[in-house]
Amino acid sequence: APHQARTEGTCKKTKVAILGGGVAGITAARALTNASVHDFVILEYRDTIGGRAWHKPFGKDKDGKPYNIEMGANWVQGIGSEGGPQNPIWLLAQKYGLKTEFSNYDNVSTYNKDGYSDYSHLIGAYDEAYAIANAKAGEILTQNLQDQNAKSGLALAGWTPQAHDMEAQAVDWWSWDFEAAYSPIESSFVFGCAGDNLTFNYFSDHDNLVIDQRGLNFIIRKLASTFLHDNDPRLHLNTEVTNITYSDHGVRVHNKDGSCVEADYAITTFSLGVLQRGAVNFSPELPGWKLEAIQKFNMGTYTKIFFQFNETFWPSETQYHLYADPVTRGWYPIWQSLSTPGFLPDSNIIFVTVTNEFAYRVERQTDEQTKKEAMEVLRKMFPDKDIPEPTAFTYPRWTSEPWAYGSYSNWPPATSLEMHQNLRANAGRLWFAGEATSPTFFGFLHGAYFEGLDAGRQIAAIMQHRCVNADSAKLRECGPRKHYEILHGTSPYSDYTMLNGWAVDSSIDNNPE
Ligand SMILES: Cc1cc2nc3c(=O)[nH]c(=O)nc-3n(C[C@H](O)[C@H](O)[C@H](O)COP(=O)(O)OP(=O)(O)OC[C@H]3O[C@@H](n4cnc5c(N)ncnc54)[C@H](O)[C@@H]3O)c2cc1C
Repeated sequence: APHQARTEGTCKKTKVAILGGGVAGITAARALTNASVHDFVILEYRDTIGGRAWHKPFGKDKDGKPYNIEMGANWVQGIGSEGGPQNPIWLLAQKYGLKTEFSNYDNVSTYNKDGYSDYSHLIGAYDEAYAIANAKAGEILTQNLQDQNAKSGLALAGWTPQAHDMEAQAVDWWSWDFEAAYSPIESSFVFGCAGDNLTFNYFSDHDNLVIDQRGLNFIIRKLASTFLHDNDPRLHLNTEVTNITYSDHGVRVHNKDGSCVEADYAITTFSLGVLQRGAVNFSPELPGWKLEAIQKFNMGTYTKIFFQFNETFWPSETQYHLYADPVTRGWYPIWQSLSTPGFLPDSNIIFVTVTNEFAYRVERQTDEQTKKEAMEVLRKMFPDKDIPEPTAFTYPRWTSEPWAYGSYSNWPPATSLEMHQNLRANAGRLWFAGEATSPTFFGFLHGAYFEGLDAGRQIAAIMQHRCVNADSAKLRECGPRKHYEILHGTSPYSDYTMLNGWAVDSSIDNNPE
């Protein structure tokens, strides 16, 4: 087209265009650098790298200085064990001295509308059923049987929270939704359990909460600084990609500011929310198998609502406070104290987490409306206290953030690995990476980390006419990714390979320093 011919001359030329500067974008660039491909650019919407690892100043400390709190990713999850595989995010956290504290999920108190009420035995009952369910999910996966939803998987294992048993519903929320952002009804049984296993059994069942005042994204900025120098011209901040033209020969990327980049390959790391929303235009339109995959998976919203008070009126030694609302499941259910030894002691900060429809609800409400509802809950939980109004209050609106459109992805019931592979596979020279493209670690920082790394090294290998891990029959990845024009109902166990992203093998070097 004449228009294209005209703009072509002005496009910046590069070998690889990395679209997005979150964890996946940075590890993709890192992998290219390690493979001696230095001719790349990173195009990032915001004025900083880090993506969904995003902190903001909030409230104030004794000296009047604001705290930094995490709007997005907060934990390093499944940190790893001595001698076993290590979560690469945890390795970065250690390397760069990120301040974190062990998150103790056993340190939870339970409440209902009348205040403290000990129904913690229900947590034990869930855990017992979960162990049984988990083994069953493994059988379904390896024997190529039909997936279910997590609710039915848990029910068959003995966990049957009744509709009006609100304490059991609160425990159900705490045990499933708090991680998945979706209810057990809305979640894949097999891949919900697999995801949980792969992070918490493969690495370890320890989560550390990041309380570092430089923000969690400090480690991502540090990682980037190992190959990007100050004012590196390859990093384009404040650059919103609006249009991606792709083929088997190359990719052209147009940005809102009128600039464009022409590359041999591109990697989009945009969130599933951005893709679902059609916020970026693709020409030609993405193929049917890709569009179907984009709409098949779910983008959840996980919202932390922060309060600072002039005192810590809740038991400060307790990390988690679980509330069972008498009417509505998911109603301001989990309160997490930061004003606790090891975290931000004496900060008088506590936050409550809501997900999906409750997150959408608070996004539509004014801050004042939300504050009022949440304060009513606090007053029910602590009826003997005279609870003051908060001195600071804030929450993000993730579903409305034009660079994220949600928090993180989840697999719906009746999903197969092949369906997911279509989310992950390249379309011509356009590749896809990020949290959502990880079949093993979706929803996590380390999922994004591995996916960026993998796309970067696969592209470098293709450009250099070689295979990734050429010497290993098990880990070898040659050429572009596989997609499935026609999906089988379920995925045979032989699909669970490196090339389909099932990257869990203790022989993988998680941290190619
Ligand atoms: C509220 C919340 C809580 C979470 N909690 C945890 C947790 O405790 N532990 C954990 O491990 N994970 C957690 N996660 C998930 C974790 O944050 C993500 O998995 C990870 O940050 C995703 O990285 P990414 O590189 O795939 O995507 P992103 O970080 O979204 O990076 C994509 C980048 O693309 C940019 N972009 C988008 N659109 C455009 C455009 N049009 N043009 C140019 N650039 C664009 C974005 O600005 C962004 O920087 C949480 C996420 C949220 C939101």
